[in-house]
Amino acid sequence: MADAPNPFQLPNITKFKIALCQLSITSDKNQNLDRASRSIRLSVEQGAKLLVLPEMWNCPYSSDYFAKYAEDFDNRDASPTLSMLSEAACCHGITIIGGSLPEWDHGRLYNTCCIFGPDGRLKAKHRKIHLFDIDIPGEISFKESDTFTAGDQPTIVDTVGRIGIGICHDIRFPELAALYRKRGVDIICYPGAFNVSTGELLWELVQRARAVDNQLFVATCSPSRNSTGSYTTWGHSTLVGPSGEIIVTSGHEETTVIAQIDYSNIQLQRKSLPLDDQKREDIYKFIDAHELNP
Ligand SMILES: NC(=O)CC(=O)C(=O)O
Repeated sequence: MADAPNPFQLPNITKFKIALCQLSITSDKNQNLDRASRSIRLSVEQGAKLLVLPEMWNCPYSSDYFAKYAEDFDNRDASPTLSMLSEAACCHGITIIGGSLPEWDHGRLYNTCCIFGPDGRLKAKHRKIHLFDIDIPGEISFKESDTFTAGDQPTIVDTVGRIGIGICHDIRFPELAALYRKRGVDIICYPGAFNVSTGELLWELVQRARAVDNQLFVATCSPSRNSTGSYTTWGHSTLVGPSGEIIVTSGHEETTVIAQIDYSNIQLQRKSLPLDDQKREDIYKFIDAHELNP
């Protein structure tokens, strides 16, 4: 289903606008779809070529809702969310990193990000690899693995540059970002829904860390704070540049964040600070398992 990434392809576009659609999520799926559609339209009017939606935007982020709101992506007649995304991408000629949605596949549930190209075709599907299980007594207890099955593939798409995908908790794992870096990714997009406890402490930190370690762009998109249910999201959708600088960030309210990306900053940063040349592969080595089993 996913296009095979070409590691030697240069970005076909180096400067463009990205939109982070920080949506307010309700328990009414149709309303969520309408809101997303409106935010996509607004982003396009402001010139965005790449759009990122939040983690779980057609459904409240709650284990009680995931199965009820899930769609079978292979049956488009039964997947109003995918139909809307595909139509929007095609009609506006843009790339949509479709946040994440609960996906049914052969009796299993996945937390899945669908990526649509400007022709409206599904370019790839990323199933959240690291499920979010957390227990901080008195603060937050959540266990995605009670409901979801974990994905087992990294996901790279070539559209406006080379894009790596992760979903929320995936951002905590530097190995995934390093793998994307090694395969020539320009930007990693992480739809996410950090909660208020971990959000305040870690959200900005992990984004900047993944960007600066790998000298690439990192974009995140979260639902806004007023999500339905017991889980309170942090918000603060953000774009970070290749030297770890915050280019733009939002508060916790519903909003559409637009920012300019210039991929030439990646080369500038890597020229000034050539980390790849300075790596001591004689002491340590990053191994991409796909290279071991080509
Ligand atoms: N949805 C998530 O994966 C949430 C997360 O990682 C967090 O810290 O909150």
